[in-house]
Amino acid sequence: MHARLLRHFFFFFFLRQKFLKMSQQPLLQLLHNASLGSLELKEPLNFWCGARVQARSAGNAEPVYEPATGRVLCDLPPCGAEEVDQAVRSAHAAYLKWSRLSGMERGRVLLEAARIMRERLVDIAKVEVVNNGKTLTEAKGNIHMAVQGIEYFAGIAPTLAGQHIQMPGGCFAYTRREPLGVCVGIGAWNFPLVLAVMKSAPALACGNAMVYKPSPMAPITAVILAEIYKEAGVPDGLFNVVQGGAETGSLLCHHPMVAKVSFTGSVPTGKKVMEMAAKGVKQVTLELGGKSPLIIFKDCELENAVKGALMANFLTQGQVCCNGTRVYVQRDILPQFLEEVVKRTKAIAVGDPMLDGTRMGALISRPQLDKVLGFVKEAQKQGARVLCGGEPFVPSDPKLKGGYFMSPCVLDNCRDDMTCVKEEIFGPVMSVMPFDTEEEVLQRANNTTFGLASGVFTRDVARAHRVAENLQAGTCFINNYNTNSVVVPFGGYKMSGIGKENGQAVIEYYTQLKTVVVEMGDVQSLF
Ligand SMILES: NC(=O)c1ccc[n+]([C@@H]2O[C@H](COP(=O)([O-])OP(=O)(O)OC[C@H]3O[C@@H](n4cnc5c(N)ncnc54)[C@H](O)[C@@H]3O)[C@@H](O)[C@H]2O)c1
Ligand SMILES: CCCCC=O
Repeated sequence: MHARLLRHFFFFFFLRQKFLKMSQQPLLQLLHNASLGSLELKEPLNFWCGARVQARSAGNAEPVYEPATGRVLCDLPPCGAEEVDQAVRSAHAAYLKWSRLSGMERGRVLLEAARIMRERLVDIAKVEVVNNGKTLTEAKGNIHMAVQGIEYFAGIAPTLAGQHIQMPGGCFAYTRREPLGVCVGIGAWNFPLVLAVMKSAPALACGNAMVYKPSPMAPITAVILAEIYKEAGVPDGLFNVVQGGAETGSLLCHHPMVAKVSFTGSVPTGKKVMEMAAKGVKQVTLELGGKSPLIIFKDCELENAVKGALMANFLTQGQVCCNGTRVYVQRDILPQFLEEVVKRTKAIAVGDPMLDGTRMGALISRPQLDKVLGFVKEAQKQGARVLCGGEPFVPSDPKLKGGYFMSPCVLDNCRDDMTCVKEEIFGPVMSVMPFDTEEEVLQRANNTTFGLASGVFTRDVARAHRVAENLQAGTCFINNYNTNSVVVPFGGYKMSGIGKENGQAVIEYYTQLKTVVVEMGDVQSLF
């Protein structure tokens, strides 16, 4: 009897050890070699105090879908007030340690994180494909960009410095660039890992801690990032992930220990975030939507302009904030432009995003697909002509039959007052319009409440810079499009946002400047 009990004890002890080991395994190891139609997610996707944490209640859990198959990947319970508080407090404790390190020490840890991420680039990219639906080719590029972002800000960390300012009588002042404290990052679903890195890498480089809330539609890779930071040596709690939607986001924005909110998403949500942050006088960065103009003059290199228009509209199934979706083409070259752009759009290989040859994967969700197809229908009703695409697409592979695919669409006969030209569609739909003069097209291009990006194709150097100067947008691409880089500031004008991400400019948004004034003589008192 005694021996049997012992055997039982050892058996259960062994099982328990095995289970504990499993739950401590890095998420990426569990997802190693992720493939479409098979990935199962049982591990918790929250992360604070240096570990993955199960949400307290499974109530209100929302399904997370695999866009290429329509399969449910997992149910995601949102974090409530208690969990948000735990994550913020864990971030604050880590911030107190991390902010005391020198920039060089912080940079070294970030470089190690970049090294680890590069080593696992393909595996992470596959997870991004499973969760987002974009092609593996693009996802690999995205993860490469994330690696570069961490490297770039690792390099910036030791360079953070203040100023020495001379004052009368040998007195002087100096400024110190200090971190803000606990920063909240709230992300959209179109570039899940890139957005988490674009916010966390500069925040951490500047000595802050971060609580990040990914979009509930693409929640996985942020946790992988958290595990990489931990493995690289950041203190437990420095980078945390809380899952959930609007309610969880709003709890984060209202938390009294949060110093700043960096938000990426739509204009309506951005306004709400700004209002919530205002209540606590918290700083905000808002990276919002756009409806960017791309202006193609008749003196352009036509083949480049066509390729540029495709790059401006069809990456990530058209779900890119800075896309140049209002394509203005000078009337004289409109027929040649349309012929070439339609030929190349029809040739875009839509389908299995994991295959090397695929150039367009699945949209993020069924409602998003329906919304985009609805925009095409509405455009037709308003007089636009569909030159190609704009239809649901069903791949031949039975595994992908439930996926959210559509054929990329080019619309001709568009006018500035049409819905497809005024509103952000966030799908693979290009609206093309003719123009005659530079003055006219600038006026039309700027006639929008958005101001995220813009582009111009011309061989005339003076015109290119004149147009760039006169376009009311945070970025202007000359003779290319969507050539964003981590070393270049990015952010919107007008309702497309406040603040910058990437480049050195972002330092301004994750630090505060303290002025120290030093008297070298006696106090001259008036009293
Ligand atoms: N400018 C940029 O850098 C950039 C980059 C990517 C996407 N975007 C924009 O994002 C939009 C698409 O993303 P989306 O559909 O996820 O946007 P969204 O505004 O619906 O959601 C963005 C994030 O905000 C959260 N959220 C929703 N309601 C909230 C609330 N009340 N309080 C706090 N958080 C809340 C969501 O859960 C999500 O994490 C597009 O408009 C696109 O242009 C902008
Ligand atoms: C990667 C930069 C963000 C692009 C917008 O969707």
